[in-house]
Amino acid sequence: MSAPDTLALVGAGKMGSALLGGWLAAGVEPGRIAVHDPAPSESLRALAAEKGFALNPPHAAAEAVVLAVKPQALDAVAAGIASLFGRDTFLLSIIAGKTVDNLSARLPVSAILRAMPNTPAAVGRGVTGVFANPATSSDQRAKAQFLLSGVGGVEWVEREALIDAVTAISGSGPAYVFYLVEALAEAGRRLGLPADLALRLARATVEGSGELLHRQPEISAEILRKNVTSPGGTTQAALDVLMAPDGLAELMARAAEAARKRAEDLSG
Ligand SMILES: NC(=O)c1ccc[n+]([C@@H]2O[C@H](COP(=O)([O-])OP(=O)(O)OC[C@H]3O[C@@H](n4cnc5c(N)ncnc54)[C@H](OP(=O)(O)O)[C@@H]3O)[C@@H](O)[C@H]2O)c1
Ligand code: PRO
Repeated sequence: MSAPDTLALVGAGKMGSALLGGWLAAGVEPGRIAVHDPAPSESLRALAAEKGFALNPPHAAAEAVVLAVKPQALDAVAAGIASLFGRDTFLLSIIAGKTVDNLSARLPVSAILRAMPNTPAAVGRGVTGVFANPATSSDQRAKAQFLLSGVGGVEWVEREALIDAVTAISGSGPAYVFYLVEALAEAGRRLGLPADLALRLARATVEGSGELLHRQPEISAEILRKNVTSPGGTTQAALDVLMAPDGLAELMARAAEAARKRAEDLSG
């Protein structure tokens, strides 16, 4: 697996910057990278000066263009970046909802991959779902795999529509986990714990549970759950509520469907 010869990143916000950090950590030669962002942050300017990648250079065709702008900005951005595309350029878009058809209608490119990373990418612990359209070559797919694996695991899907499902599960998923911390802390507060203690307990519980999952990949979440649950004990009493027919599984399914539907609505 190798990096594209030349690489243009369009949009260096939260997710674009995380990807950029992954490429640099993976040893991509900074001279191959051009970053385009109209209002680069101070930290991005400092990183460019330190590492030596180009920040807002004149446009030149690149082997790979990575598009990491907001869906609502696509029309405005697309109008200004046609000159980044040459005859053999491939596009890797991480924009939620925007389909291959949306992208190819706006940009002079036919080889297109849609990827959906998530924010743990910032610490190299993300997971990305990716779809490649039939116009991509195996070499382009291998290069996309290289670019995405700099920030964590990579999972390929065969149908484009599944990217919206990936968005609903792992793309948006970190927010659900962070909200779990908030909700658990609030429950602790209602049980009489001081608010700051409740937050520390909830946060450490989610951190530690995630670490158990991470360090023991051979043990399922179900077994880890059962290890906490003494028959007739306190955890079982709580799980009877969470696992009721109208409990967390049903609520999570409704939440994920709302996210999937929103991704669908963002297309066009
Ligand atoms: N955040 C996530 O968890 C996540 C996960 C997976 C995928 N995504 C997708 O990733 C994309 C970016 O999300 P984000 O959270 O990284 O948003 P973000 O932090 O707002 O980053 C977008 C960046 O694009 C810049 N930009 C605006 N117009 C531009 C232009 N004409 N040329 C180049 N750059 C331009 C923005 O600059 P200004 O701020 O100055 O406008 C900003 O720095 C979205 O499409 C989202 O669906 C996000
Ligand atoms: N953040 C983006 C959104 O909320 C896409 C997945 C995570 O739309």
